[in-house]
Amino acid sequence: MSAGLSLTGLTVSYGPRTVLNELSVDLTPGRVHGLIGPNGAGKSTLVKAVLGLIAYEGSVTVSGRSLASMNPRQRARHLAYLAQETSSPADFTGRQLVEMGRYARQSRFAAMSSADERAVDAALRLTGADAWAQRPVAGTSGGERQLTGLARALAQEAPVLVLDEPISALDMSHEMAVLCLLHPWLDEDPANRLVVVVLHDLSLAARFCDDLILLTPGRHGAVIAAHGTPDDVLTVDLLRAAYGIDVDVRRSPVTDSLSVTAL
Ligand SMILES: Nc1ncnc2c1ncn2[C@@H]1O[C@H](COP(=O)(O)OP(=O)(O)OP(=O)(O)O)[C@@H](O)[C@H]1O
Repeated sequence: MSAGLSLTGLTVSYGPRTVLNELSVDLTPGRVHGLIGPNGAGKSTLVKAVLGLIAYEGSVTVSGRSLASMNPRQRARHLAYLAQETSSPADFTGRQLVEMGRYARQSRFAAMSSADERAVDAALRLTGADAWAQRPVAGTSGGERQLTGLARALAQEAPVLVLDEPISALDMSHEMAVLCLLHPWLDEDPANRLVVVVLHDLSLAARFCDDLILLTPGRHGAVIAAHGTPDDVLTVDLLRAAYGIDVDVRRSPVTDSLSVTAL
């Protein structure tokens, strides 16, 4: 049984169009796995397939268990998800939205337990979303909504955290705050936890991810063009082939990680 998250022959089509073509990859626990690639490559499609939100061929397993065999509550105990856009029922406060992250852990119709309250409090504090938790989500800013969505995913306390562009609406200080919490979160249970994070900023991906998966579109659907450490994946040749432009890749003396500049 393989620990972590494994995709085998994952194929997704929208109507007649194949978007992901037989992707196979093993994502090991204890690591932040960055999913990168150009717009339209299929990153969100991959994430949605893993979450069981869209139909796919092939298999997705967590700790050796097929996700297809799980009902939504079971799946939510294994995987927590931050979508690109956080939606919430009208008039829900931030706190109520985060409490929704606990549904898979509660018995049906039960009130929030003290463990639920603790998890919600901790997630709100960690993300800073406690500052607007009493206000309706609909009346908060895009960045605040994104942080509330992250808090909901963390409150779920699932070992696999899947974040689709979690910093797209954030200023640089909040970008840092979010990316800096990933490794400490993993380190609480490194044998079981892992993060999959979709990022467009390749320098931040190099700095905060242990491994990168570079997804590129192909004639018959996207393929994994490269998978490995940031040093393996962020090469001038691979990035030129993926994005169609020249880039400068150099090690930052400040962060000691690769910095990628589009030319
Ligand atoms: N519901 C859908 N129906 C049909 N085609 C879709 C659907 N959702 C996505 N696509 C197409 O599938 C391809 C992959 O889209 P996807 O959103 O997965 O890409 P992405 O890599 O996440 O892009 P981005 O970086 O722009 O968010 C795109 O060509 C997109 O137009």
